[in-house]
Amino acid sequence: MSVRIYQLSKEIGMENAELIALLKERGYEVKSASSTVDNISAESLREEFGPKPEESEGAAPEEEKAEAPPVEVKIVPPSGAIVRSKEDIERERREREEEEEAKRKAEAPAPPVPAPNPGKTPPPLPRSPGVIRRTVTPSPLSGGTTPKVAPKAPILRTDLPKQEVSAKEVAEEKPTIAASAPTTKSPPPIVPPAKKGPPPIAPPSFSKPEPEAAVDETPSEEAPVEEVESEPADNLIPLQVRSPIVVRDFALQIGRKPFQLISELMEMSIFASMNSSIEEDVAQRLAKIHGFALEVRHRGEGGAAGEAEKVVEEKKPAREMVPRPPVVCILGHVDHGKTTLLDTIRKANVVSSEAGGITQHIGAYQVTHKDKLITFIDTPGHAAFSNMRARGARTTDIAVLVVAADDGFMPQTDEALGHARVSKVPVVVAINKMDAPGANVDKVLRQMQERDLAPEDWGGETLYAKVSALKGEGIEDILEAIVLQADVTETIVADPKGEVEGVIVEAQKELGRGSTASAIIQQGTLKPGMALVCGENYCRVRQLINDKGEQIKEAGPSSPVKIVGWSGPPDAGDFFKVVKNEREAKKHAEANELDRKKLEATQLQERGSTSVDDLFAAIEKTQKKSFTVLVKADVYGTAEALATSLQSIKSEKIDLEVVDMGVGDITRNDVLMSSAAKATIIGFNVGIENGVTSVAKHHGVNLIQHNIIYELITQVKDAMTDMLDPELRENKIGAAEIRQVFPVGKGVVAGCMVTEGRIQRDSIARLVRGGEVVAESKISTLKRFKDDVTEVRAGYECGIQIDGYNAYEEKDIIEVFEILKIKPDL
Ligand SMILES: Nc1nc2c(ncn2[C@@H]2O[C@H](COP(=O)(O)OP(=O)(O)OP(=O)(O)O)[C@@H](O)[C@H]2O)c(=O)[nH]1
Repeated sequence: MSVRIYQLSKEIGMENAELIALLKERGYEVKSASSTVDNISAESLREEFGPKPEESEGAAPEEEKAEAPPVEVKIVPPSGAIVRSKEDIERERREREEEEEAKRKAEAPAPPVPAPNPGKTPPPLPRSPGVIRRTVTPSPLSGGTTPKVAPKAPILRTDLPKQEVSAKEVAEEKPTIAASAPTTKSPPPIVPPAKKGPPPIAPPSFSKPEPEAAVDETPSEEAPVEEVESEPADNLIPLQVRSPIVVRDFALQIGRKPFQLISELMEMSIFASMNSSIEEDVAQRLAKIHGFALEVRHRGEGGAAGEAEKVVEEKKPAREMVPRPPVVCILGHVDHGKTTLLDTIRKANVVSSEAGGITQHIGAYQVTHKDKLITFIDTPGHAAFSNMRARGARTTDIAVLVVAADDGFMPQTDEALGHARVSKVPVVVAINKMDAPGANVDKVLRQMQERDLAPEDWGGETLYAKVSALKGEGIEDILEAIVLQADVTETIVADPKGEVEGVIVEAQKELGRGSTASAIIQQGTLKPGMALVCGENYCRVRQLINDKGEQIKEAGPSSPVKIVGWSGPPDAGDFFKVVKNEREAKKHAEANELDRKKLEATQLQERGSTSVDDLFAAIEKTQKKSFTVLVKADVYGTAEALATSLQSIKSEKIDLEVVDMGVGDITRNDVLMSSAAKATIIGFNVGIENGVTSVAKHHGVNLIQHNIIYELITQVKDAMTDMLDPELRENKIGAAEIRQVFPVGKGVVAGCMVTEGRIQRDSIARLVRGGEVVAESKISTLKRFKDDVTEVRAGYECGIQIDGYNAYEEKDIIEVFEILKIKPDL
């Protein structure tokens, strides 16, 4: 059994942060207030800091104490809780390293000689002093030297505070734990796949600590997964990078080209651009695949991730992190009420806020709950927006997963949960539509449990609230849950005085303002006049506008803000940073553009070289039809997401090509451009300027417009299908048997009885004799007695002539078919 820190802190009347600090000081590895400590430790803390037993009314604490003396639970670590001290973890890590080292030596008597790869790109980062330091770093708690003594037998020490006893004893009891857990195994050595591209794997040259005979060799059962995963295997090359990890830079660091890395990310369902930043664990996985053991250095930490950067870093003052408002995104399945919830929260807040102004759509907004600010990202919800959503989840601190109580978890709910998990974003669940007739909370709670999102009142850690976004009920509860989650999430901090960094939420071109971008500030405080660079765009901040449409003088961490003054609309999800001045910003942006062009050239070259297979693929491609589109949407991020979604329409017969995309209503210019490119204009959430429809008609330009994304996609698919030649399919409509053959004039007529269906003039006829098709042509003459007719039904006699055929025989069968034109599949 275990107790969560925030529950405990309530019980003993201590702040979460205070208790966490105390536990850390005592050697507990606790991450946040939702981490847990074992009952014994909790009990000691209650004794130490909580109300004294005589003060408390009931006798329960005494009973508990009597039932659970420390010695009885010493070998049972609390499930899900991390109760080992740093010392223990450090020792276990060292032991694992030694065990692996020993195993490696035993298995490979003649270790491979590290050889530089003459052909391929060498890894950009050699081993650095920072890496050596990392590998042999002694435990911070051991006063500089790692303890080399075997653990003592467990003893009950009444002279020590109980939590210390518990932590140490749990560590000391490891052999027992390991023996009772046969699934325990030491992490296997990670061998990068023999893929082309990554550099050869040489054993690292840094020295390992000497094997220590006295040290307990038992592998750690309880080591957190992350610890095991981030452990560099001996054959991985150490690589240090700085956070944020930007795709373009990271690709080069692991010896890949950015576009290759982008495809690999896509395979992981992460849609990133060259300037996007990726999550640490994603980078870790990619690094491992390419043969590197990644160490991510965060700002303010030391390390060898680029000497130049290090020098600059050293000159910068250390960051002073303070709590900032959480950035929250709302995710969930289509129609589960994301937009309604966002609107209801926003409206509720506008009413209560002093400003009371009309909110502006800037892609994000802030609300206040009990004097605490929360920033919400206005993320669209359909799967088509998974691109933005994936980015949304990565830029946010907390994901609110909306689940309709009458529908439960659906595919996109799980997809959204996946995004949040990949990004390690904590999830708060909003069980919406509580007012709906089929609302079934228990089902949703069970589904949460099944997905490892155990609800808090079921003994789990997931906070949830029951809401009706439509009726505005439970809104305070969901805000409370968000604030509570934010309180227990340690990473929601920033340095308001630090260098400005932020992420673009969406961008657009606005009449009179030029290119503007809505962004969320992540670090520092943005002010007018500052120079920014974001990919190939740069900006001297002309104006800052908040979500209430007011011009503001500065925007601190977590603020949603519209930035006016960009050279062009940057990409949603891209990262921006401040530079010295506008000239510098322009220089950076131009260099980025040049990089992209070089990359594209390399890509083209690579495609140009190649095999017979590629040649056939190229020929096939030229035979494929192409559906060309120009995409217009209300905001740039949406246009981009829509383009991605359209391009992902799969067809073997037709390619979809986006010739251009833009924001705003469909204009005459768009039509002229589309006419030249033979493109169809796809408009999402935009209007058509006056008179443009007739210009489009005149130029034969097709317009497809809708405000519902899947309707739009369906219409595009239909338009693509219309371009394909229809499939022709035979449909048998009848048959007749020849009973007699009559000569008529120069020809012959088959006197028949219609045995099934109907016989129609001009339809396709097949003459079958003894099961074999003897002739195939169309019916040129069909007569009832002497009259020409168009159709004769089953049970009637008729005379038939098949075009170009005369050799009928009695008992021949004439089968008659119509040809149906079937709309092809894409
Ligand atoms: N009964 C009931 N209906 C709701 C509630 N919240 C939303 N709805 C309705 O559910 C439908 C979908 O709501 P949206 O807010 O558009 O859902 P969404 O998840 O944003 O949908 P997409 O944007 O299409 O992904 C609308 O008809 C809403 O009126 C609620 O609490 N109760």
